[in-house]
Amino acid sequence: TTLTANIAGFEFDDILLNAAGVYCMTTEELDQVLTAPGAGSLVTKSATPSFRAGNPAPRFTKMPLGSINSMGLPNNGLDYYLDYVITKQAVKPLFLSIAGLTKTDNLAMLHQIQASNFNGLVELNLSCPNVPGKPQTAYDFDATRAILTEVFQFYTKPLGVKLPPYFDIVHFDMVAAVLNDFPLAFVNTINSIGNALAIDPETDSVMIAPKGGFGGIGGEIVKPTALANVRALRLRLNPAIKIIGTGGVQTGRDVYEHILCGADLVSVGTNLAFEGPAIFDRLKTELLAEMAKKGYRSLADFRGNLQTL
Ligand SMILES: C=Cc1c(C(=O)O)[nH]c(=O)[nH]c1=O
Repeated sequence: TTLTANIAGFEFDDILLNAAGVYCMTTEELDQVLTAPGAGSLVTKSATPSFRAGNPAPRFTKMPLGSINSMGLPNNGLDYYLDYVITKQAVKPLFLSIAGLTKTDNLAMLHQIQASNFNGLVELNLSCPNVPGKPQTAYDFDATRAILTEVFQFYTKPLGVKLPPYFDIVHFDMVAAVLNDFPLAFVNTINSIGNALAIDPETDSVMIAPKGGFGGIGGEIVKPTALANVRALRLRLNPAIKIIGTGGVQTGRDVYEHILCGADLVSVGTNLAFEGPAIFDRLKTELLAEMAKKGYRSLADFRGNLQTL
């Protein structure tokens, strides 16, 4: 049985990786994902041009059925992550995530990456929900079209976008109409469901400090929304635009469902944070068992084959 995927000519011989933000802040964390059995790649914490401390703690908390976070884009700056992926890119195809606070920052970082020795894949994060005063770009379809237009005037290396969840069929149509106009290598869907609220039953208090407790949620609770976004975009996007499915993965069956909806790679956030990199080998084992039960020998046997009634 083979678990392979191909994005922009890169062959992945395992299809699991971390979700940006989890196990990817430091080179030590990144090395744990790089060497984890079952993980076929990794993505760095979304980078800004320079170091950011991020929001005050507590800013990432476990809650029933998942997690809530308002990290506020803490990161060690683009150079730190660019150096890491350049050093390690011979090992396996790697993703470098960027999340500039302005279009200018994003374009400047992409110019630097274009001129660098990094030949892997860039994930342009258009969906960070936790920078006070900054909207999630990908909820503004004109702004999304505008930045991608400028990016593809000079950026020639493989690039994809990290999308927020959409909750309206017409929004699926609208974002796909924008994305299909660009030579994207992939989309990664979903980012956390933004600006939710969780309450601590002991203290009757919110669970995280920033933004009065409002934060993005992930984990088991978001799986139905994640699967819907993978499915909706797979049905609408050019086949050349591959999909990384993210959201609600905690078992091999969850990985299987993301693939059934059309995902090529599957990334794990909340449950990786809780369980650690050993989760990748467990998920791979469980996925292989699920495939064996169904008689499938490769992901191509069932990718996108969700049945409708
Ligand atoms: C890059 C910022 C993000 C953050 C963050 O750093 O607060 N949290 C998320 O759930 N998604 C993000 O995209």
